[in-house]
Amino acid sequence: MTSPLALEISGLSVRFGDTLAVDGLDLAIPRGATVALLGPNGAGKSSTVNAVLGLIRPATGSIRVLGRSPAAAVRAGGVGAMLQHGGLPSEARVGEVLDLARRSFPTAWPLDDLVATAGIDGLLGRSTDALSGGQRQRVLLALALAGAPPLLLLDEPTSAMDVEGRRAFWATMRGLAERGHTVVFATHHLDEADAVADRVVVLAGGRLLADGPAASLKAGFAERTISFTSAGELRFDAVPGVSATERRGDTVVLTTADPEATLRALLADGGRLPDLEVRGASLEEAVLTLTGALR
Ligand SMILES: Nc1ncnc2c1ncn2[C@@H]1O[C@H](COP(=O)(O)OP(=O)(O)OP(=O)(O)O)[C@@H](O)[C@H]1O
Repeated sequence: MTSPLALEISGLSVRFGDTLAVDGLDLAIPRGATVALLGPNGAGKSSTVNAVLGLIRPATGSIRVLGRSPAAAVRAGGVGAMLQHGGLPSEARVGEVLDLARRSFPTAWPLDDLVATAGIDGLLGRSTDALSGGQRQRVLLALALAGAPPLLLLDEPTSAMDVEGRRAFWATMRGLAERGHTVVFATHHLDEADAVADRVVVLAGGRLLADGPAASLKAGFAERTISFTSAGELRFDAVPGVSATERRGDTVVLTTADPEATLRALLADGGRLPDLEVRGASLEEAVLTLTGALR
C-alpha cells in the first residue's frame, strides 16, 4: 500500500564528531502538506534535510520517505531538493543542464510548464556562470522539479531572492501544494513561513520545540502589542495590563496581557489614541520566545 505519509522520521539523531546536530527527532508529514522548518543557526534544519535525502547517515533512528528508504525514494525520482550549497555545473547553458536533469528521470516535468513554474523564462540560453543569485536559485528550483517529484525539500530557497522573486517563488510553491506536492522548506524568513506553511516545525539545538499550525503557536502568546502616537512625556507603566512600555520616536508601544482593560483605561475621560494599532504576537516573536532568544 502507498504510505499516506510523505515523510516519517522516528528517533533521528545526527552526529558530527562531538556535535549532536539532531537529537531524537520525531516527525510525520502527510502527503500534500506544506511544512516550514524553523530555528536559529545550527538548530539542525540542514542536517535533517540532508539525512532525509540520504546524504548523511543518521547515528540513530529511522527515516521513511514516501514509504521507502531515503536512497530508494531519491533513486525513484520521488524527491526533489534545493540545498543550501547546491551548485550548477560551470561553462554550460541553463537549457542543457535542465535537459540533462529531465532525461535522468522516469517522468520528466514538461519543459514549457517547468520553465513557467520555476520562472526561468528567457534564461535557457544563458551560461550558468552568468546568473544573478536569485536567477541561480530559480534554476536550482527548476532542477529540483525536473522529475516532477511528489516531495520537495528546500533549504533556505529564497535566501538570494529579491522581494518580487520571493513572492513569485511562494506563489509557485502554493500552486505545487495545490497540485498535491508535499513541500518541506527550511527558512529564516518567518513571515514567509507564516504566510505559506500550513504547519511549522521549530528546532533548536537539534531538538523539536514545537510542531503545529503557525496560528496555534502564536495563540500560545496571550500578550498583545498596542501602539499609538503620543508626543508627550506621559508614562504608561501603571496602566492596567501593561507589562512593558517602549517609545520609538513619537510612537508608544505597550505590551499588555489584558488589551481590553488597557484600552479602556487609555480611552477613559475622552483620551485619544492617534494611529492606534493592536496586534498579536508575530510568528517571529513566538519562535524567538520559544528558542529563548526573547525573555
Ligand atoms: N559537516 C559538518 N561537520 C561538522 N559539524 C557540522 C556539519 N554540518 C553541520 N554541523 C553542525 O551541526 C549543527 C547543526 O547544523 P545545521 O547546519 O544542521 O543547522 P541549521 O539549522 O541548518 O543552521 P543554519 O540556519 O545556520 O543553516 C551545527 O552545530 C553545525 O555546526
